[in-house]
Order: sequence, then C-alpha cells, then structure tokens
Amino acid sequence: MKKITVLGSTGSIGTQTLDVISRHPEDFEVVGLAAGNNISLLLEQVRTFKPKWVSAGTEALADQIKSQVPSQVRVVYGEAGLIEIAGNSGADYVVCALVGSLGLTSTLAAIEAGANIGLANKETLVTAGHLVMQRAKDKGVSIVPVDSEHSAIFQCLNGESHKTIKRLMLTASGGSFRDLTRDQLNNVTVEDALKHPNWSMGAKVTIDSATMANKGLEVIEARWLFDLDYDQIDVVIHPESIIHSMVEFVDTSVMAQLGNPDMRVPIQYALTYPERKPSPASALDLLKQGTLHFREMDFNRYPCLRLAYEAGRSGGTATTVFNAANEIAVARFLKREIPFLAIDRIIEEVLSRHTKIAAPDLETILETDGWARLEAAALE
Ligand SMILES: NC(=O)C1=CN([C@@H]2O[C@H](COP(=O)(O)OP(=O)(O)OC[C@H]3O[C@@H](n4cnc5c(N)ncnc54)[C@H](OP(=O)(O)O)[C@@H]3O)[C@@H](O)[C@H]2O)C=CC1
Ligand SMILES: CC(=O)[C@@H](O)[C@H](O)COP(=O)(O)O
Ligand SMILES: [Mn+2]
Repeated sequence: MKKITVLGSTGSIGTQTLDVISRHPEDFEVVGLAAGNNISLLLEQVRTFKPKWVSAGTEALADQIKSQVPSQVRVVYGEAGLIEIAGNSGADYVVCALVGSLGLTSTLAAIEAGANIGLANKETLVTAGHLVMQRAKDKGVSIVPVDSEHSAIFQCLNGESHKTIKRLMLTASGGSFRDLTRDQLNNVTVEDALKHPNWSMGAKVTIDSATMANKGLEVIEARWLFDLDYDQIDVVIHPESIIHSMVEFVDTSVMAQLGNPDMRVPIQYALTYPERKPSPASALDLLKQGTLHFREMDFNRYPCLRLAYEAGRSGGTATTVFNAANEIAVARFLKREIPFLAIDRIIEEVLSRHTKIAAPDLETILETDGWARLEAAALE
C-alpha cells in the first residue's frame, strides 16, 4: 500500500489523482490532502479519503475545517502548512499538483522526508530544476513525471540507455488560438483563451498552452527530468494531442507514446510505476482517428517558446525569471488587466532587466522569483 499525500487536491490534476486512487483502493492510502480556497471540495475529499493531515490556504479556512473533522486530524495552513504536510504526513509518495512556483518549497520538503514525487507542477523544475534534481539524487528519491509529454518520454525511455537518446520531440497542440495569425490575437478574450481544443485543465496551464509558454516550461522541465541539452529537445505542433511526445534514438528509431487525451493515464502510470493497471480512459481507435497532423513550430508566432529556450540556455536564475514573470502576466490577463499579447511582452521585458545569477541557491531563487513578480506586476 502506497501512502499518498496530494498537494493541490482540489484542482484539475488533484481531483483526477483522487479519481485514480479511488479506483485502486487496494494499492493506495491517502494520508494527506492540501488545497487552497476550495474548502467545500476539500471537506468532501476529507470525508471520502479520511487523511490524517489536511492543509488549507489560510488560517481562517483551516479553522473552518477543524470544526468539521475528527479532532485527531492535523489541520495546517498556508505555505508553511504545505511544507509541513509534504514532509510530515507520513507519505511515501507525494503528488505535487499545485500550480506555480509555490510548489517548490513543499516539493523540496517531501524530498527531504524521503518521499518519491509524482510531479505535475512543472513550474517547480523551471524555477529551480538544478536544486530539485540534486536533492532528489542525494536522497535517493524518484521524481516521476505526471505531465503528459514527460510521462510519454518516460515510458518511451523505459530500459533505454541515456547515451542512446538523440533528441526528444515534445508535441504541442497549438492551444486555443492555433488557427489565428499573430495579428488576430489583438482582441482575443479570456473566455476564448480558456477553450483548449483537446484538454480540460486549470486556467493557468490553459492560458500557457495558448501562448506556448506551456511548451517552453515543458522544454525546461524535460531538460531537468531527462538530463539533456536544449539542442536535444525539439517541439512539433501536433493538433490532435494523440502522440504525447517522442524520443529519437541514435539509430534513427523513434519511439512514441499514444493515447486519447486523458490525464488519468499519465497520473495513474506515475502512481503505479513500474506496474501498469487498467484505466477508465477510452481506448484509442486509430481507424476512427484516421489522420494525424504535424506542423513546424513558428517561433515568431509564439515568442514565449523562443524566450523559454533563451532563458533555458542562459541558465541560472533566467528560468526563475521566465517562470515568475509568466505567472504574474497570466494572472493579470485572467483578471482582464492586460491584453493577451502583453503576456510575452512582459516576460521579455522582465528578462531583459535581469542579470543572471549562475547556480543559485534556494534563497537566491526565492529572492529572484519575488523580484520578477514585482517587475511583471508593475509593467503595462
Ligand atoms: N490540468 C492538467 O491537465 C495538467 C496540469 N499540469 C500542471 O499541473 C499543475 C496543476 O495544474 P492544474 O491542476 O491544472 O491547476 P488547478 O488550478 O486546477 O489546481 C491548482 C491546485 O493548487 C491549489 N492551490 C493554488 N494556490 C494555492 C495556495 N496558495 N495554497 C494552497 N493550494 C493552492 C488549488 O487549490 P484551490 O482550488 O482549493 O484554491 C488547486 O488544488 C500545474 O503546474 C500545471 O501546469 C500538467 C499537465 C496537465
Ligand atoms: C495535458 C498536458 O500535459 C498539458 O500540459 C498539455 O501539454 C497542454 O497542451 P498543449 O501545451 O500541447 O496545448
Ligand atoms: Mn503537458
């Protein structure tokens, strides 16, 4: 029985993780659940899964929870609560399904406690991949990818030697505006940006897909997860999201992982690895699907991807800045404070104001993250 703590249990990945867990009660016990503001859903999850630890976004929300759960349940709150539940809930496996670089400190706490990590929260590796991967190595814990592209690559690499990898090909749907020219993006709305063609996901990652920042974050995530150079990581547009990513080997063989877009498949694989179990996802019918399409990436159409590669190649705190500026710009777009096309402008401007610090420690990462957020919040 794996003892599991889910950070971000009320979100898109969190709820699907609990759905997977509920289908395999013989394999998993939920020992901790952490969420932000969605207290009614968190309480429902607490009643169903009976964790020993619960974390809420604020002290007031934690007090509400305390009054409705058995007194032996430990209720904590805030970022300190996330760190505590990640490190002390007795989990041997922590799913990090928080959104944003907020996930960094709790992921590090889970690693310190020796728990294996199911990582959906890509921002953690983008902001501090070198620290996270090094600590995981030191502690002998596995970071198992949940993100669909990285799960696909992880599955393709099963048993293959690292030195036989020529390159990765991450697939990108193109996002909600993939059939619009850059000029046509001038007056797009939040509602339209939130309509992803293939996946139903949280708001932040859906906007990231539309700007292609998501693929930029994923390129950096892949660099850390699979220890490759940026020259070995390519992106191709694949509108159907049926091939979740590919690996080309030195002998020219290409391995791909395919399936209908359903995050319960990579989530379950991360939870049951190295085993496979039946899944509720619908089986892929390639005859019905008919044709798969591929288009070359256009870096002028999607500047966020160009900026991500530039930040990744620069290294150090540059990716911390890329991530933090993007988080703030997306939050401002969602609040309708800025237009869609301001997102990449803000990221580029904040990156241009930053002098990179190589091999930053955690304190430097957190300081840089805070600085980039303030800069991005002040720009028009
Ligand atoms: N959704 C998807 O299909 C995929 C997502 N990912 C990645 O997974 C991560 C999660 O994405 P997704 O599930 O879509 O995001 P959601 O926005 O749906 O969920 C985010 C979760 O984080 C919690 N949270 C947010 N802020 C805080 C806070 N301050 N304190 C505590 N908890 C907080 C939310 O709690 P609450 O709602 O209660 O406030 C919620 O449980 C992201 O990094 C995303 O890029 C990767 C691949 C696919
Ligand atoms: C489901 C998942 O992994 C998302 O991160 C997905 O990748 C978004 O799709 P695109 O970024 O390809 O639009
Ligand atoms: Mn993805």
